Formats: sequence, C-alpha cells, structure tokens
Amino acid sequence: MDSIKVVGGSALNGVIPISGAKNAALPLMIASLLTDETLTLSNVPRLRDVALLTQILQNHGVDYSVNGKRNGQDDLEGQTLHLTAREIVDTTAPYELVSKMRASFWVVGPLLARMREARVSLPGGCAIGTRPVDFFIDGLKALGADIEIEAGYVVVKAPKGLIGNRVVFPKVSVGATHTIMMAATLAEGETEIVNAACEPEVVDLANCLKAMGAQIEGAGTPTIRIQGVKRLHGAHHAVVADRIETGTYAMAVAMTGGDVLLQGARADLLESAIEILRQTGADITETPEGLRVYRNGNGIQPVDITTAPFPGFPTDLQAQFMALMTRAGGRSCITETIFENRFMHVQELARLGAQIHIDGRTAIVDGVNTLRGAPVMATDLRASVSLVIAGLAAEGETHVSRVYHLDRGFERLEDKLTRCGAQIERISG
Ligand SMILES: CC(=O)N[C@H]1[C@@H](OP(=O)(O)OP(=O)(O)OC[C@H]2O[C@@H](n3ccc(=O)[nH]c3=O)[C@H](O)[C@@H]2O)O[C@H](CO)[C@@H](O)[C@@H]1O
Ligand SMILES: C=C(OP(=O)(O)O)C(=O)O
Repeated sequence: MDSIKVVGGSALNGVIPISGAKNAALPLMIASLLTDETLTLSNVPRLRDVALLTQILQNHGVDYSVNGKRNGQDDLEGQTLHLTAREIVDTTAPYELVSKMRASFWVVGPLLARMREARVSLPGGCAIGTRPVDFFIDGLKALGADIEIEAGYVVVKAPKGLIGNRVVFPKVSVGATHTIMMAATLAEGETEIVNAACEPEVVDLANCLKAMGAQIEGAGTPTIRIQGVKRLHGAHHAVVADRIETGTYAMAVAMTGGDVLLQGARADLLESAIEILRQTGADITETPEGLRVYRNGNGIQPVDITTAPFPGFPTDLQAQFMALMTRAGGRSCITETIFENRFMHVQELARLGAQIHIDGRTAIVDGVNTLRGAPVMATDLRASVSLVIAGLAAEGETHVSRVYHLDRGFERLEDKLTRCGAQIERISG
C-alpha cells in the first residue's frame, strides 16, 4: 500500500491546474447508459473511482476508449472518454464492484429507464455514515417501478416503462437527484423533483442530458421538471471544474502561506467556502485564468462553520477546514450536519498535536502554535487530504498511510503540490 511523506514548513507558490470534478464525472459517465450512441466526455480526471466505474460500465456492455496524451499536452490535463452503450448486455451491477464505490449504485436509474429492469448491489463508498438508499427506492417506486431487496441486491422492474410523477425528497440528496433525473429522462410524461439537490454537479449532469436530447428545466434550483422523451442521442460534454479540489488547495495555501493560482477554478461554485476562507485571513481574487489564493505572514483567524447542502459550506471540505483551524489563533466550532460519522480525521489530526474535542455533531478546535509530524492513517477520501494539509504546516515529517482513499478523488496531488514548492513524495509499497 502506498503512503505519502510530507515534510512541513514550505509555503506554496505557483500554479495548480484544477481537474474536472470527480463528483460530476461519475454521474456523467453513468448517463452513457441512457443512449446507444457515443457520449464523449472531456476534462475527465484520472482517478481510481473513474477507473472503477469504467469497469462497472464495461460489465453492462459499454464500449470505452480514451484519447491518448498528445505532444505538448501537460500531464495534468484531463482525459477524453468515449462511452458507447450500443447494447446493454447485463443489467446486474455486482457486489464486488458496487461495494467499492457508492456512486456506482446510481446505474440503477438509467438501467431501469432503458432496459426496464436492473439488479444492483447495495452500495459501499466512504464510511462516513450509514448512507441509506431509501430516497432512491421511494423515488423509483413513484415512477412506477416494482422494487424488492433480495440478498443484498436492489431488484427493480418496470415492464411497461417508467411513468413520470412527482418525487418529493424528505432531505436533499445529490445521488438520489442524479438518479431520478436520469431515470425520468426516458419516462413517459412529466416528472417533478421537489427538494432536489442544487449542487453544481447536478447542473452539469442536467446540461449533458440536455445536450443528449433530454428536456429538463430547473436544475440548480430545488424544483426540477423533466419531460420524458422516447430516446436520447450522443453528445460531447466537458466536465465542470472540481470545486472540492479547488477548496482543498485554497485551504492548503491558507495553511502554509504563499501565493497560488488555481487555474481553471470557478468562484461561483464555491462562494460559501471562499467567504469563510477570507474571514480566516486568506486573500482570494478572481482572475481570468482562475482563482488566486494568497496569504502572507498574517495569522489564521478562527471561524465557525456548519456544513450544509449547496450553496452552503460543503461537507466534502469540512475535514480540510478543520486541518486549517488546528493552527488558528483561537477556538473554532465545526458542525457537520450531512453525515453522522464524518469526524474520523479528528483522532489522526490529534497525533500531530491538534487540540480537538467532539461534542455531538460539533468539533471544537483550539488552535495551536505548532503541529509536529507523525505517522497518521487516512480513513476516507477527504480525511486523507486533511492530513496532508496539516502535514504541510507541521514541523518535521508526516507519513500518511492508506492513501488509496486519496487516490479515489485527487488527481496527482503530489505533483500538483511539488510544483508549488511543497516537500511531498509518494512511497510505493
Ligand atoms: C459521488 C458523490 O457525488 N458523492 C457526494 C454525494 O454523496 P451522496 O449522493 O451519497 O450523498 P447524499 O446527498 O445522498 O447524502 C445526503 C444525506 O442524505 C442521506 N440520504 C441519502 C440518500 C437516501 O436514500 N437516504 C438518505 O437518508 C445521507 O445519508 C446523507 O445524510 O453528496 C454528498 C453530500 O454533498 C457528498 O459528500 C459526496 O461527496
Ligand atoms: C464522500 C465522497 O465520495 P463518495 O460519495 O463516493 O463516498 C467524497 O467525494 O467526498
């Protein structure tokens, strides 16, 4: 298992290219199941989750090719995938594959809509909470599907096809919104999704589906209306910039000090986190090339945050923000409202000398002057990068083990940070 060694103390200066968003690329790839024509996706990040989803799609019969790297192309430029589901050869998504990545469960929507049946294993993914799938089941039932749970599989059938309906989610769910929106594109009549997720990745998926011939209104608002069509066709779509990667590097600069251009980053996808970072003392400006993040010798101000669905502060940046607050000049309170078990980084940050205690859904962080390097273990995707951020500001060496979590969602993290002066290296083994 690979680990990452970080020697703290260097400020970050330079340019970091921002990749396409993992959380947009995954549902976009799944959308290829909705048509027998080719869906071409550019700006796709090279990540373990993308590779795994490719395997899952191939198992359903999706032909897949990827454009090679061209002369003069930067190693960090995204790849272009061509996905063609001319014929769906298997409507089962097996446990061995789906258990490794939660988003792969979302194939249930397109498979059901196109093939009128699917058998999909209950999902896995980051162990950050119980993560049930009741909203998916109730939503697909509302569209007329029969659903049974058999031996760990969700078995869905709609022999006469799906029929549009009103789907009201009790709570905002990104994955359930993606899934019902995809399923409804091929249903008969109109579907209205109420209390839909407004995340930029939902808007990106809707834009791609529209380019494929779907009729969708309201993506990015809590009410989405989809008028079903008989068939969808091929399209070309570029994956939106990764707002979580953007926020992560912005927090790294806020932590170490320095001056970095996050190339291709979009401020409009991340306003709440940018506002909070400014309150901590970081200087963030929009430029035509992306976002410039700057912090000189000023200290880090403590700021309280509460995670919330978009446009609130993203739960996927909570761990990274906590790392930043460990060095703040005072106390901050970090409240997690989306997932009940998303504080696993706390005990690892404590190994570096952080002072944090948990009170229910709130972590109370008392900033310290010095963090000291230590061996730490990555417990999930965003927790792992929070340890890297802390390591960048710690005295001495930090070894982060189990970085396979990190590889799920951060494209060439060591390269990007090394280019800006960080002392960080991957140790294979
Ligand atoms: C691949 C991807 O895009 N993952 C993101 C997606 O995950 P994901 O789509 O899995 O997260 P959801 O938005 O569905 O989860 C939000 C909340 O709803 C609950 N819930 C969800 C579905 C359901 O059927 N029943 C239920 O109770 C969840 O347990 C959680 O408490 O959105 C999360 C919230 O922004 C992010 O942290 C993840 O990075
Ligand atoms: C929690 C995440 O991913 P997943 O939903 O795939 O577990 C994430 O991207 O932070």
